[in-house]
Amino acid sequence: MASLTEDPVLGINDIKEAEEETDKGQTQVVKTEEVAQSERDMAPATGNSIHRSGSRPQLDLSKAAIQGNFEERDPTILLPNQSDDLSHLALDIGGSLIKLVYFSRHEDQSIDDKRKKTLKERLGISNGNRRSYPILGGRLHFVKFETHKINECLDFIYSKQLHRGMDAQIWNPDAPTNENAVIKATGGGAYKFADLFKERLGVSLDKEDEMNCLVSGANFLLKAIRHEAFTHMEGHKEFVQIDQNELFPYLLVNIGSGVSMIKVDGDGKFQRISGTNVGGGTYWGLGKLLTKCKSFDELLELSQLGDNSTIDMLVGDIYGGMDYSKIGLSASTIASSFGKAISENKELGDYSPEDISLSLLRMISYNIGQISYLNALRFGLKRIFFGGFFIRGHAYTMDTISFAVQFWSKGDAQAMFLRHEGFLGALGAFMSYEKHGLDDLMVHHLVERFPMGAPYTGGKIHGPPLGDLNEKISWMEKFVRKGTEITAPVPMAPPGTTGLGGFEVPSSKGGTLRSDASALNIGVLHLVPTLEVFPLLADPKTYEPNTIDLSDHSELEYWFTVLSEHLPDLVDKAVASEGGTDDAKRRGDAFARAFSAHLARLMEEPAAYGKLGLANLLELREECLREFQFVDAYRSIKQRENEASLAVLADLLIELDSMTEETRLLTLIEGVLAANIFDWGSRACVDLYHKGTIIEIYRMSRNKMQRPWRVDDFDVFKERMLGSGDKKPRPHKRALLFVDNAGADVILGMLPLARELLRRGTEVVLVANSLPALNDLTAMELPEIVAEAAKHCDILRRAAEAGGLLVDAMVSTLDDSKGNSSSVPLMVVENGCGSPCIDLRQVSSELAAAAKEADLIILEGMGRALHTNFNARFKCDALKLAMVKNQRLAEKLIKGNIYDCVCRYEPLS
Ligand SMILES: CC(C)(COP(=O)(O)O)[C@@H](O)C(=O)NCCC(=O)O
Ligand SMILES: [Mn+2]
Repeated sequence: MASLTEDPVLGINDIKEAEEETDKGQTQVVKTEEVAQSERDMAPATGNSIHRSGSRPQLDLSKAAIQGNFEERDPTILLPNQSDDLSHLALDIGGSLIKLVYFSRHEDQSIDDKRKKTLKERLGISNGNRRSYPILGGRLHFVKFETHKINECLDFIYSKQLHRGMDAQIWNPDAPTNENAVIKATGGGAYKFADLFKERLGVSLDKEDEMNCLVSGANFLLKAIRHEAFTHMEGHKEFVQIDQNELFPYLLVNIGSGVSMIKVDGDGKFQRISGTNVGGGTYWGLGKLLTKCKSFDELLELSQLGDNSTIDMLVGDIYGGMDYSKIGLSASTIASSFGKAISENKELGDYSPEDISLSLLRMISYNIGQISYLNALRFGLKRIFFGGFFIRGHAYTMDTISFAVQFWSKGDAQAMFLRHEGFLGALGAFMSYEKHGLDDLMVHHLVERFPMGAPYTGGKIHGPPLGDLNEKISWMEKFVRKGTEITAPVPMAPPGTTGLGGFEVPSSKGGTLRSDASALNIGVLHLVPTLEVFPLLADPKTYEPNTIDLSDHSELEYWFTVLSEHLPDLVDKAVASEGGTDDAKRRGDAFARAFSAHLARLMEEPAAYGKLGLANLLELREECLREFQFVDAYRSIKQRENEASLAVLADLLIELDSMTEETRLLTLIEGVLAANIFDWGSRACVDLYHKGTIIEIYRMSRNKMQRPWRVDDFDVFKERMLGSGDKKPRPHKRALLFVDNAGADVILGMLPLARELLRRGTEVVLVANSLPALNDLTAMELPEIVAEAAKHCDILRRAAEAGGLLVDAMVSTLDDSKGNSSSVPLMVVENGCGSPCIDLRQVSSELAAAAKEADLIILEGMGRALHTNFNARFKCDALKLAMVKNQRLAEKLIKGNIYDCVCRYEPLS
């Protein structure tokens, strides 16, 4: 039977909305003078887009004008030249909740410098053969409101000027407000509130079919977002990565007030095959009558403390405590929901609200699970995805549905859930805008971030548009730490929020509900269509970047402690890097609280943000730093070490040149391993730095380089490089060198190795981070270092010139380099990351282009060669070089000790 309403569900009282926004200066219109002032005071966050340069974009107040009535207390100020971010918005207005999906765009601010131009020519990257993405670079945000607080939703849209960012205007910020602006919307409210939207915002709602939206939203999520779908059995959550090519057909069960069951055969190909009127509305409606609960979440919370056997008639009640094993029913199976109430001489008040709630929840969830399975069976569908706000990440609900599907299908069918479960319709409406290119995005184009959200509490919108730095800081300052326990940690959101920065602890009980409630954690999706899968991965489908899987609790606990202990030192460095001002201290403190809160959250539920590996934790730390506008915490350390290393480079090169080829190659590899000791992310190394100068430590480290190393494939590598006997092997055509730390690591380790490869006729591409992370060098910093090094070395100079790294020097040295124009080039490319590790499923297009001609890759450092990619296989020769600067990792990974070295060579063979 068709359900009576299809609204994606459910009223919740006291919803605390939180939404995140890291970018500042994005609004074209700001509401008050104070806001404008606070905008001026606050520099915007930079780092979340890899395209951003280290400098902070400023709010462009030129031609600012008051719009509307000058007499108004809080007149709107129009910033016509503020074009940093513009938006798209789509809505799903259900009976109980309004879901918003909106997009904020970033201008591509990458510096198209001469180096990049030359590089693009060299690598054959031209814009001509690339698809142009209208939404290139931006973020997709998910927010919701209670429907009865629609005015707050309208205020929110207005404060962010989301209604202005439609088609024509998205490209022309100077355009006046469009009289005919249209917002895509689905759900019953798109009809009901059309006039209100016109009246308040001057926009028309373009109504999109709800089923259509649900399906296209689900298809998009399942194809484009990593770790979107998961199973949930007996409290255990497991992410399922679904192959795009094997996605269809599936059954989509949307549990709203009522329930729809849709068979999905492809994009735009679907059929509503069934439904049930016993859905979320039934649970909430009956629950409200029977328990006097005031909100859906309260009802859910009650269920967690309930015992349904006091009210349900179980098989055991009928069979005198026995199983009915002949037909496979255990004594605890519910024979009849609420069945006990018939025979007992009790009134409603004699049953506890907790028991009633649980009994209801089980009744409805089982029923939905069972009907869904029967429909899947009708059409031979193996996968069932459940969505809609009924589920809202509630573990027990998911377990119950999974149990029903498992039970009735005898394990043949699988229930799966979606992290963005409540936003299917809104996303689908968003997808219905034509030509924004979103439908073409692939899983590697989307980077999901979980930064600290600016608060949006109590369903109320006050003051400035959300997301400014001050807001974030003052919220972090409200955190209270009791011993090691954080009592108001961020993403432990109250139920019914988007999970982004809901700061209140759930009103009752804490403990049990927390993990359920917070399961709605969804981040902001950063859309970076320039990201690509690294083309040299042997098998991208099975590639797993993380070596250390943190779903093992003891492992998570260990790394949690390591990162927590490192925090005070990191904060000191970060604050110092910003001049040690009071503002920097405040931000430093907020950063520490924010990161600790994330860690605490993850300790409680490691899968909260998707599958968790060590690389994710390390990246999260960098993201948090950027969130609080620490652009480069190790800037001065990097500078100091670069200078010290450049000062001794010439001597090192002379020493190397005096060696035989064979000794030189060994010394070079030793040099890389030894210099990898300069790692400010390792506790043990930082302790060492207090005991000597850079050069002393470097010498000591080199002197300790005794072979065999713990992993030692040097001889095989040497043979490939130098051959054996009379056999002189062909040099590699192009080598990609993934470089790591500033100072000795790159300058005394990797650069001399690069020079050797160049000398042998191999083109070298130095691959460095797009954004700073710890003391890692960035692609922006490298050309200057190469230029300095080139002063001491002709090979480097000619190669750097050929690679376009010495653009300015080229003119002055043109005469000297006559006849050397055929020199093999040395190039620098950014990798697309801002982390000490690298996930090769998401690299810059620059790197992907450079990789196409490469036949050797060298991954250097613990982050890139051990924490990630240790087990990665490539379509070319690969050399992994690192010093292990952590005892536990050394034991676990190589059965060795701290400071042991890894030289792993994996020829293509
Ligand atoms: C963050 C790092 C991966 C950086 O190492 P690198 O890639 O620079 O060699 C490493 O410093 C690390 O794992 N540190 C945490 C462990 C510790 O302090 O022992
Ligand atoms: Mn590093």
